[in-house]
Amino acid sequence: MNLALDIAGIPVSPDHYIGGQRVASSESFEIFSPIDMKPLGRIAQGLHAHVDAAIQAAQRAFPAWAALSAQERHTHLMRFAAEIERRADALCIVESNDAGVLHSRMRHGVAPRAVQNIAFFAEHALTLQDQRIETEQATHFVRHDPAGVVAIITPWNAPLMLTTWKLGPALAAGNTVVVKPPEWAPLTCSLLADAAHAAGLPPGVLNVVQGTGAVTGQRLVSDPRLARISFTGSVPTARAIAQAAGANLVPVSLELGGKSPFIVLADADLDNASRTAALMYRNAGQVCLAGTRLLVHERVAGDFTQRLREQVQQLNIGDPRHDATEIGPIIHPRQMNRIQGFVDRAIAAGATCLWGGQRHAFGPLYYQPTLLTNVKQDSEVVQNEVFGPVLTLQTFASDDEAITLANGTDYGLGGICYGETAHATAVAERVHTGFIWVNSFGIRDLAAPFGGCKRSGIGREGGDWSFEFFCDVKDVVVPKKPFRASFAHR
Ligand SMILES: NC(=O)c1ccc[n+]([C@@H]2O[C@H](COP(=O)([O-])OP(=O)(O)OC[C@H]3O[C@@H](n4cnc5c(N)ncnc54)[C@H](O)[C@@H]3O)[C@@H](O)[C@H]2O)c1
Ligand SMILES: O=C/C=C/C=C(\O)C(=O)O
Repeated sequence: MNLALDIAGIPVSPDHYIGGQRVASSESFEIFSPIDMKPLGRIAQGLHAHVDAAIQAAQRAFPAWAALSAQERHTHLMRFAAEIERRADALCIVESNDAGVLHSRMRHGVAPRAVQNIAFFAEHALTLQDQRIETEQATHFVRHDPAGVVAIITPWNAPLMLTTWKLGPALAAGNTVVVKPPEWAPLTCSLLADAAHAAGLPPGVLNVVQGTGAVTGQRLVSDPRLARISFTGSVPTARAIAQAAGANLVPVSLELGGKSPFIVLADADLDNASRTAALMYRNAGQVCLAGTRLLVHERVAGDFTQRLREQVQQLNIGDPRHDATEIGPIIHPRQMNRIQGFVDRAIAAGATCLWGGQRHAFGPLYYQPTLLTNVKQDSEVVQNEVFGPVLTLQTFASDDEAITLANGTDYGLGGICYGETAHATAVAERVHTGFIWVNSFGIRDLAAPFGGCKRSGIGREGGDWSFEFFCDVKDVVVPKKPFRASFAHR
């Protein structure tokens, strides 16, 4: 066991958590805070033996956990949720330091959501009991059986939120889990292991194996003992995971990137639309569901752009630990170079940069909110996810044209449509994405489906959809009249 890292006075274990115990590794990697690039410490690298031990621990824990009733697992998971809530302050401070997420957003949005992610699915699992289909011939008792050992792999932009969003239904369904946290922001997943331990979850029910994607992640998803793989992250990684899973025919759920359209119709309330558009710079644009392609009716484009400029000028960029800050850092120098590369190439290809386009003076990992116009639909910056504070703006002259532009990328995660409500709703219905907000943004309900079309993913999470994935759904058929075997009919 290694000494805990000290993150602003909060101890965080850098080790794995396997079978209810902390396990060190002979190899480690360094992490730093995107706030100021100061080192935070070294994290265990998950080697073959650690992945193997975690899967074995999860396999050993599975029969007893699966045999509990949904009500008994509910009791365990509500304790787990309570331990997460008890650690909310620590989780907020640690994720803010580790991933650069605004502390205020952690406090008001993410931490309560993490608790809710566990509690909601523990509750929802209770409603899955006793589903049945009655016919004249038989009763079909529909069971949601646990699938087995589940791998959960999450990205760095929202590690606490996205890990709990998968852990809740995976555990409530009766599976045991191996989590592989994101290597650029692994610390809150380590605190989740502490919470599980304090809540008395049986050893092996939740395991955390730290490590890089290429080594630990690849090893984990290649293991034929897995019953499910739930992944949120980028398209290239999803392809590697789907290939490894395909070799073993392990079902995968993939929540991937986006290039969501933000449509502003001529009859939109431009004040509201531009306020919401400024929100697309939140988390320095490192948000999968952000509407990064502004598609604005040509009649209102000038007015809208002027209002958005005023919004953007007021944004407070700086230290994410301070309450007044609205935009924090980019996660890593590599991500920073990627963003700058997209912007430079777009400008070289003829785009006009209306604002931003370069680093922000606050520090090495801060980037100015940026807007690019005169971009072609087939250009790199319109077709690819930047995952930084970079929006493009295109204009259209008709609803049909707006929809052609909106649907004209390989992504299909989300969308936003501003306009007179009936008009905006009609346009929204024609956009090919997994979800779309009309005159709003980010309204979520955990019972609603969440996920992407086209290259934005496979499957849906939320409510029943999470359980469809994490369960082996089984039909137990009991006839109502004595059954007489006959070759003449089935
Ligand atoms: N749709 C959603 O719900 C959603 C939410 C948040 C982020 N995202 C997407 O995530 C991406 C940004 O996150 P990222 O850069 O961390 O993504 P990423 O794909 O690089 O990494 C995600 C996770 O996969 C792991 N990984 C990498 N290679 C692996 C491999 N070969 N085998 C197994 N695991 C491997 C990483 O270690 C990390 O934990 C963006 O594309 C963003 O849109 C999607
Ligand atoms: O950046 C990604 C955010 C994903 C959000 C969700 O998965 C959610 O709100 O459930």
